[in-house]
Amino acid sequence: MEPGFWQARWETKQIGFHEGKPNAYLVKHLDRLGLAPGARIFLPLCGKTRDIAYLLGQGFAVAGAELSRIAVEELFAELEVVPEITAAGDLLRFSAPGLDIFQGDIFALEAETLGPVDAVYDRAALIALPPDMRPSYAAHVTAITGAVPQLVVTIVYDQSLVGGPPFSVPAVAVHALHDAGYRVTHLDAVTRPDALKGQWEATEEVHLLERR
Ligand SMILES: C[S@@+](CC[C@H](N)C(=O)[O-])C[C@H]1O[C@@H](n2cnc3c(N)ncnc32)[C@H](O)[C@@H]1O
Repeated sequence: MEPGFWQARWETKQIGFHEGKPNAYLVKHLDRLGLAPGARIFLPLCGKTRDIAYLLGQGFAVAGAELSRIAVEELFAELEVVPEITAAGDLLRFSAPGLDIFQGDIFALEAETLGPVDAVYDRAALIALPPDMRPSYAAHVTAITGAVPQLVVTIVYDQSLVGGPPFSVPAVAVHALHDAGYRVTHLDAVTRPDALKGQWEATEEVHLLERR
């Protein structure tokens, strides 16, 4: 999607993707990442997800990348934390103890700026992107994180019924993106009649990616 699409979503508060509570699959499967206490987890396309508060509460450090300054400012406001804001390459870094959010285009975020991370948690990030953007997104996230383990939450539905985002990303597409670099393990699949925008049947799937 064009950046303007997402900026408009945040400006007009069309953020139906925002859950307002920790994601159930993150809570259920976080331990599969095998992280040590204090590990640093990267959330690409993080929005203002409450998963960040959850991970901080579990004793992890968090890094995120988010295009919208509105989202980042709302994230910190809801955390009741005042960030320090500094330049970080072509992006801005909003920081607080244990937390760095890089505001800007994730494709402009470099590994040196991000710093070391121990895992990636992708919820509503890969599925936010149309098919033609996914290979470069997947390669970029792998490149800037050093192919650490990833927990990836996707949604699968009949794309002919309705357009994205979120886009349907079946397991075969996850394999096509990642088989060369990762062993892909399917952790979960839950089908609900209203899982897509409260109106359409869809299956939420969870994949664990571990470096080959
Ligand atoms: C579907 S939302 C998901 C947000 C979050 N992961 C969640 O679970 O609530 C996708 C987010 O990606 C952000 N985004 C889209 N393109 C981006 C880009 N190129 N760089 C950084 N963030 C981007 C949007 O502003 C939006 O907040």
